[in-house]
Amino acid sequence: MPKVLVCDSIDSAGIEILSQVAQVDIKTGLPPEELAAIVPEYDALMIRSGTRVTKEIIDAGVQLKIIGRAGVGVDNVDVPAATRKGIVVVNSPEGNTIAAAEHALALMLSLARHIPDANQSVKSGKWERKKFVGTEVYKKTLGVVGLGKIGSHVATAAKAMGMKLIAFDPFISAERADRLGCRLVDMDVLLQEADYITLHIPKTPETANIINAEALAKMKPNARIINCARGGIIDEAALAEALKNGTIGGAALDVYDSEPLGESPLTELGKEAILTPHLGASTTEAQVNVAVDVAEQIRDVLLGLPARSAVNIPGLHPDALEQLRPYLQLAETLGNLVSQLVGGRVESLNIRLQGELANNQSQPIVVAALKGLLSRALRERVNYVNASIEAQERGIRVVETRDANACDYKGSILLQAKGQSEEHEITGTLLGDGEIRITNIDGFPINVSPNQHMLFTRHRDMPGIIGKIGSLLGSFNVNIASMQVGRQIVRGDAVMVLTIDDPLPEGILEEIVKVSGIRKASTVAL
Ligand SMILES: NC(=O)c1ccc[n+]([C@@H]2O[C@H](COP(=O)([O-])OP(=O)(O)OC[C@H]3O[C@@H](n4cnc5c(N)ncnc54)[C@H](O)[C@@H]3O)[C@@H](O)[C@H]2O)c1
Ligand SMILES: O=C(O)CC[C@@H](O)C(=O)O
Repeated sequence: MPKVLVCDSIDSAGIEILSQVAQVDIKTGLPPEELAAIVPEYDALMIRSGTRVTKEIIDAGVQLKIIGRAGVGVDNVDVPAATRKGIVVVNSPEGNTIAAAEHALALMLSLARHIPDANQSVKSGKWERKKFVGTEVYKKTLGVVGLGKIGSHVATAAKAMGMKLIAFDPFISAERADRLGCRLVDMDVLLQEADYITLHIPKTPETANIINAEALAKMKPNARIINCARGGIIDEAALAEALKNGTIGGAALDVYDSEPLGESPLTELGKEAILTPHLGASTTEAQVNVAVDVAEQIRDVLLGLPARSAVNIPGLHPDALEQLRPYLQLAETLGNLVSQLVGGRVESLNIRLQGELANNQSQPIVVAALKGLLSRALRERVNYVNASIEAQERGIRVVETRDANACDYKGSILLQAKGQSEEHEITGTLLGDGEIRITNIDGFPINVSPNQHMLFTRHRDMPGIIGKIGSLLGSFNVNIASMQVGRQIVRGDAVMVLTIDDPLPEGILEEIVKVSGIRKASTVAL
């Protein structure tokens, strides 16, 4: 049974899913050296924001197949190091969207109405109504930095509260901003015009310290800023200074450069600063969502299935993935078969998506075909994560083509592989029940269900040849499960595919090629 290590507190709904397929050990709050010491035993890690999965941990995790982040941000995982090792990294891109958006809104209203300090004051026996006079957010301008999933939800709710919306996000269209009732502006305009600024961007080299002393100086003196995204996108020292000297009116933070926050000039501030301990995703609903979402993906990967939200392999919407899943298996099988037909190193691979597949997202199918192609050489070392990198490093030229008019089947995949001395092509499709069929080999129509052990021949279409091969196999005690012949013209060339119950015994292939009329014979195993 595979083993999963859960390193942070995860909702029990996720643990139940994992327990169906794996031994689950829950060890939270492990120091890095202890995690590195036990990680070699595990096939999967499941984490939240509390655990850093560094290159050292990944290198030590010799059995790791998947790292699941129950949340959005994967900045606590060394994703490039995981990719190199063929480890899938998955997250839950939508499970805590609403929770994080609502926390940002709660912080904005808390700033406007001084809720935390007023609460503290009443609890200490005071009744300070004048001290906590607030301001309305109605008709104020909210500047949303990052109009993705969370930023959009915040914008929609703020619009309903009567706020004016401006947004900075260089990667979204003005039409999308328009639909949300936001005016897209550049960052300087947003800093100058907004009464409230809310940050909903990832931490990247471009966004690190995007709110620094210079940016704070451009804001209105009574403006307030909310960061419910990531620590490190606001320069904390500059912010503390700006709050102390009245450069801006207030700030509410949920995330910090270093967590837990510990000693910081921010903790010494008064009611102009509201601090929460990374609670954006901490709702019952969000924790169930992310735990189930990520546990299901870990389960799928441990069962050999693709993950729906892998950050280091082509992402697909779950519905699209469900529809494509059988075709991924088809592409992988064809890749494996064609590499065996070619024999040696494949120099180029042409992948043609035909029929209804021509209108589909091709990248996952290409990756699946490459995984199959490389699996003879790299075995289990190649997977959906590293197949493209491995193919690139081996200098395999990959070309994708599409033919929506190929209508023999609803959807089919043709692979053409060229090696140093051989070139082969193979086409396959799926039957109604999802069963794989090889429908063409090197231009010869055929109808074969791939089997663990197969014999392929190219021969002259002439009387007696099939009988001779059958007798030869019989004399070596090889049981034939099925036989298919494909030809283009009578008495021209033909291909034959035999599925057999066991691997071919040694020496028989040499005997087969001696049969008159046989041009080539090869064994293929899946
Ligand atoms: N506090 C929490 O507990 C909590 C919970 C969930 C998510 N988050 C964080 O919230 C952030 C947003 O999450 P999301 O799900 O909305 O992500 P998302 O990918 O849907 O949206 C991010 C948006 O930021 C934009 N963006 C990227 N770089 C930018 C830049 N340089 N300038 C302006 N815009 C830029 C993108 O175009 C995108 O629209 C992430 O950092 C995530 O980790 C925090
Ligand atoms: O694990 C958490 O609670 C925080 C999650 C949040 O920061 C995220 O990026 O999804």
